[in-house]
Amino acid sequence: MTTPAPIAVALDAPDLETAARWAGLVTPHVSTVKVGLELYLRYGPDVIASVRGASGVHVFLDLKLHDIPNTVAGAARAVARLKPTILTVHAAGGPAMIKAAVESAPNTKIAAVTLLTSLSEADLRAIGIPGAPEDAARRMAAVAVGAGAQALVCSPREVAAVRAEVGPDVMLITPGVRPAGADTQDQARVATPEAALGDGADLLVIGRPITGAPDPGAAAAAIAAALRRVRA
Ligand SMILES: O=C(O)c1cc(=O)[nH]c(=O)n1[C@@H]1O[C@H](COP(=O)(O)O)[C@@H](O)[C@H]1O
Repeated sequence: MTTPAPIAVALDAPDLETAARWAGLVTPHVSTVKVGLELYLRYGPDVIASVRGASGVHVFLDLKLHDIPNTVAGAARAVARLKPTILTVHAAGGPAMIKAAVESAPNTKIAAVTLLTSLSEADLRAIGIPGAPEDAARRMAAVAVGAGAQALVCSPREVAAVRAEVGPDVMLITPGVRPAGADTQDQARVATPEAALGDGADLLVIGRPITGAPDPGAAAAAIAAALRRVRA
């Protein structure tokens, strides 16, 4: 039995049956499954137990909280009892908000999302973030870690720069991962699984390239094998 790969499969499914089926197919191969807004807003807290099953897989709760510190503290406290391994907040919420989340969910890693991987450089410029995305990602990473975030979410294109900024002890999570030749869909700043891992990511978030495959279990196993070759 090989160790599960450092992959979080995004269970972005319209219904719980599909999500639980995907979770069952991929959990022999990956360390983590990710529950996002689509499932959580439809089914609420019960969804966590359904996808966790009996497998002991890590559950990453991706709610991308972004509000004033008091509101985020309450929200983080509300979901901490579900014991997700990871919970996301937006780094743009600022240091007091990030600190509030960290203090309210002490047994969960708070992951601060830097710049969404769906934004192109032109999109970033349009919302007031000019220049190289890696510069802004580094600044946001430094603020988030200074506020106590134990993990960061960034594009695999920026993961080397973010690693240089925060050092080895912060968990770096990269969505925007596409196997070579795969459709990028609504993602803008992407890289391959091998490049993301080679550049210093600790956990790769991968959704549709796995869940949209005819056999999600086989797709997860193939990417896991490619990652083992990078590490060998
Ligand atoms: O926080 C995230 O997980 C996240 C941050 C980000 O910048 N970009 C991003 O795509 N994600 C999530 O990662 C997953 C990517 O899914 P795919 O594009 O299908 O691989 C989705 O569930 C997104 O919500």
